[in-house]
Amino acid sequence: MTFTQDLAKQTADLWQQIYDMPFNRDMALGTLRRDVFQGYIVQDAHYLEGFARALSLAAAKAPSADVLAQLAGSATGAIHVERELHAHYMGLFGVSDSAFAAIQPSAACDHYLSFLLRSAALGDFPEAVAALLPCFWIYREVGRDIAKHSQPSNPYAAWIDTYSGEAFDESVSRMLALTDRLGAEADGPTKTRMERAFRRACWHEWRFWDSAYHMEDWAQPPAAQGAPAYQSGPPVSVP
Ligand SMILES: Cc1ncc(CO)c(N)n1
Ligand SMILES: Cc1ncsc1CCO
Repeated sequence: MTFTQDLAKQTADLWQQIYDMPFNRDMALGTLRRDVFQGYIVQDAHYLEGFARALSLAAAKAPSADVLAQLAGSATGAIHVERELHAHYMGLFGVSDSAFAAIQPSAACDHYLSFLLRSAALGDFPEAVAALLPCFWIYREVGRDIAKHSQPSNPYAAWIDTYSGEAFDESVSRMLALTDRLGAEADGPTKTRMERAFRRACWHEWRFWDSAYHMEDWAQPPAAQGAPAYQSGPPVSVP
């Protein structure tokens, strides 16, 4: 079994949860609510920019010029997808540049990006790559799964085509091969850090969709929503 096959096996529970999410099921049917997709795509524009920054940080640590060019190329690719795909949907939904600029990253988006930027900035190169891999890999597999079930004239076809397409597949395959090389060379503690970073990133992928589906933003303290402040409980006697 290759290192990445092993990673997939260890995270099969999270992958299954992601395949089964209503967001992805409804996207294949084309019945995903427009306002939900709009909220998702705005958050994803923030996400892809941060992701490209994390890739660029990891690229700077690459052990060879080839690998540096691979990661820097994916950073450029992510910005390109952001420009093309997101501009397409934001145009369709009438989200202007100034409206976009006024929308801050959600808690889930910020949490995922903080994790990626921290892994890339403070982790070693193998750990950074393991943290960045699920973004590539999960989107390819989910994109293919949705493409298989997609209904004709699906409004989300541009999204589905991007992630189930050949150009994306090429960059995902190179990222998998890189992770397999790093995993094969890694000592025990490095492998453990890679596995933890990979699993955590898979969790963030699930969380990002779940948060978008429920249109969550930053939770507010109850008083800010006009609700009563916290009630004190009964006194506690300390023996
Ligand atoms: C949250 C998220 N993960 C991965 C991708 C793949 O690019 C994306 N666009 N958004
Ligand atoms: C959009 C995107 N997501 C992960 S990598 C990438 C660019 C592919 O090169």
